Order: sequence, then structure tokens, then C-alpha cells
Amino acid sequence: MNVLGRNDGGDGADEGGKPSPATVRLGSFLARDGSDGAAVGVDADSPHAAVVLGKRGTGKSYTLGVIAEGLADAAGVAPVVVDPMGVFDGLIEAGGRVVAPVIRPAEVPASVWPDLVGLDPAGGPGSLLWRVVADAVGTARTDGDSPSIDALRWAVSETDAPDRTRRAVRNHLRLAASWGVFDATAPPVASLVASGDPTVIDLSGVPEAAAGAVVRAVARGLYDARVNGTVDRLPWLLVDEAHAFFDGVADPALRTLLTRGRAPGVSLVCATQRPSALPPVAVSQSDLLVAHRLTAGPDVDALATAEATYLAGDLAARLPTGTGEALVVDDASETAHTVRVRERRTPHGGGDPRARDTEAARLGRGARLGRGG
Ligand SMILES: Nc1ncnc2c1ncn2[C@@H]1O[C@H](COP(=O)(O)OP(=O)(O)OP(=O)(O)O)[C@@H](O)[C@H]1O
Repeated sequence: MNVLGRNDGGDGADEGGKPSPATVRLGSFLARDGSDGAAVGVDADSPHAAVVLGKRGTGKSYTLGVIAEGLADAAGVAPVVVDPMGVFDGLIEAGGRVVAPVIRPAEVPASVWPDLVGLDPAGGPGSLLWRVVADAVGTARTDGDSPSIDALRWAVSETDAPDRTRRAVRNHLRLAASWGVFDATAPPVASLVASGDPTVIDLSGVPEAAAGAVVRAVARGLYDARVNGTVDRLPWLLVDEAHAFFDGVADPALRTLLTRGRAPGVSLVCATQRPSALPPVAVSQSDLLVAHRLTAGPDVDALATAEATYLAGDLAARLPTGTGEALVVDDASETAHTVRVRERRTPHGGGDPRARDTEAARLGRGARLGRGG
């Protein structure tokens, strides 16, 4: 198998000629005449930063699922999928689990809390919240604990801030509690990668701000866990609809993974239909780019950031058009290839609903057949 992303240019085979366990099978090279060529995989032995691009329905989430399946089979790694649309539960069939998005309040830094709940950090309520969280986390940390939202609300009441200010902060904290993502007794982020099986964080229906807080805590938590040596496996964070998270409180933590994640061994794969809404650093720091079809002008332009000197000609002009087909740009081998992404072995939950798949259509068809027969 040809393995992209491998600096030594290895072929992904061990001495016995079998594919190395630390390789993710992606699909096959696609010849100009549309026929399938040699098998192609992605290296999972070293950490990587990757982006998967493509307009709606071209196969981004599907490709992310293919990568997650491959990581589930690879040794020494642990995939964590951020699933904003609730389409990755099929990974259960690859030994994975779907978890509810819960984090400890202390996993969001005190300085971020005002923004998170919609308060100006420089204003009275915002600065009170910042101070209260910092104090409460400082006290709780000595026991390795996190304050609960109730404890934070109580601590706000105990301050000598004006009534109106305290009331405003308490109300905003009540709002945060209503999101249902904060739990002082939630398992630490490192527990997500305790086994190598895929963990899917189901964020469907979770308010945007809360989802951002979860992604921030998970991205930072995985990074810290590797820096502190708390986890042995190399985590891979796979983020679908990534543009939404670069737009909120998760941004600094994702940028940290992009720019510094590989040193401690954390990989990040961002999938988006709007590359123009990603910060340029997301594309420029990625060593692997998987580009499905794009048509919108600004999104095609965003690809220009990835125009490496070794690519002769215009990247956009080389984008394939078929669903599940992608141009894969590999920094390690300094090459770009057209690839047909393989079929999933676990069910894919994405794709637009089709009228013909509804119960009503089936009943209607049955009735018509009945009448005709
Ligand atoms: N490699 C593939 N092999 C076979 N079918 C595929 C492949 N990739 C995508 N498909 C088909 O295309 C459909 C759309 O793919 P997918 O849900 O990944 O789109 P998307 O680009 O993520 O769109 P959205 O932005 O709406 O999430 C899938 O449901 C699947 O049926």
C-alpha cells in the first residue's frame, strides 16, 4: 500500500509484507480514465494535522468516518470524533462508543467564562465571573477537583459586588447550567483516550456556545494529557463542521493543536464545507489536505494557501468531481494524488434524507403495487 504522510516514504508494509498496523487505509488512487489504481493509506505512526474539504454532500463526513475506522484498527492511537450533526454513531460497530458531551467547569479557563456566557470580560459582571471562577478553581484544584456551577453561583452571592452585578452573573451561570454540558464530577478528558476504540462526542442539539466549550476542553485536555504524560496513546481529534469551532471559544485550543500539537503527539483532522471560514493557519499548518469538490469562489481561493511550490499548476483545477473522490495533497512526499475514498465498513449516518426512503413512500409504493396486482 502507498502510504501518504510518512516522512521516510515507507510503503506501509512491515517486514512480513503485511500493512503496518499504524496505517489508515483511505482508498485507491484514481486513474484519469476513472479506473482504480493501487491502494493508498495515511500514516498513523506519527502525529499529523489534516484538513478535509468539500462542498455539501461530496463526502467529507464519510471520509472522516473512513479515517476514524482506520484509526480504530491502528495500534497505539485513539480517535475522538467531534460530531456536531450526530452522524458518527455507526462507529459503534468498529468497537466505538458515543458519549454525551460533559466537561468539568474547571476545564474552561476563568478568563474564557465571561465570553462563554455572553458577558463583556471588561464589564462589572464579566470581571466578577472571571474572578469568582479563578478563585473557585484555585481552591478546588488543590484536591484535583472542579467547582460545580451551583458552587460558582453560591460564590457569586458571597461577594460584596453590587446586587445587580451579582444577579446578572448568577443568571448567566444559570443559562450555562441549562446547557447540560457542565458536571463537576465528569470524567477527565484523558479518559476519552484510555482505550484505542473510537469515542464519538455527540454534540447534536447542543447550543453553539456549549459545543465550543466542550471542544475547547477536549482539545486542550488531550494536549495537556500528552504533555503531562497522563496518556500513552497518541490521540487523534477529528472535528466535523470545524469552521463552526474556529469561530468561538474553542479557537485557541484548536490553534494550539495545529501549531504545537504534533510535538506531544496529538493529531487534528478538521473537516469543513467552508475552508474560507477556517483561519489560514488551519490549512497552512496541515501536512495533509484531502480536498473533495468545491465550487464557491472564496472556498476555492482558500485552497491557494495550500498551493505548495511542488504543485505544478492550479490546485482548484485538479479537484475531482465525483462523490467520494478527493485530491490528496501530501507534504511529506510533496505530491498530490487523486484518490477514490474506500467504502465505509460501518454505517454512515450522513447524507440528505430522501423521500424514497421514507415509510410513507414505501407504503405508497406497496399500495400502488397492490392496486395494480
Ligand atoms: N467514499 C465514498 N464511497 C461511497 N459513498 C460515498 C463516499 N463518500 C460519500 N459517499 C456518499 O455520499 C453521501 C454524502 O456524503 P457525506 O455525508 O460525507 O457528505 P458531506 O460532504 O459530509 O456533506 P455535509 O456537508 O452535508 O455533511 C453519503 O451519504 C454517501 O452515501
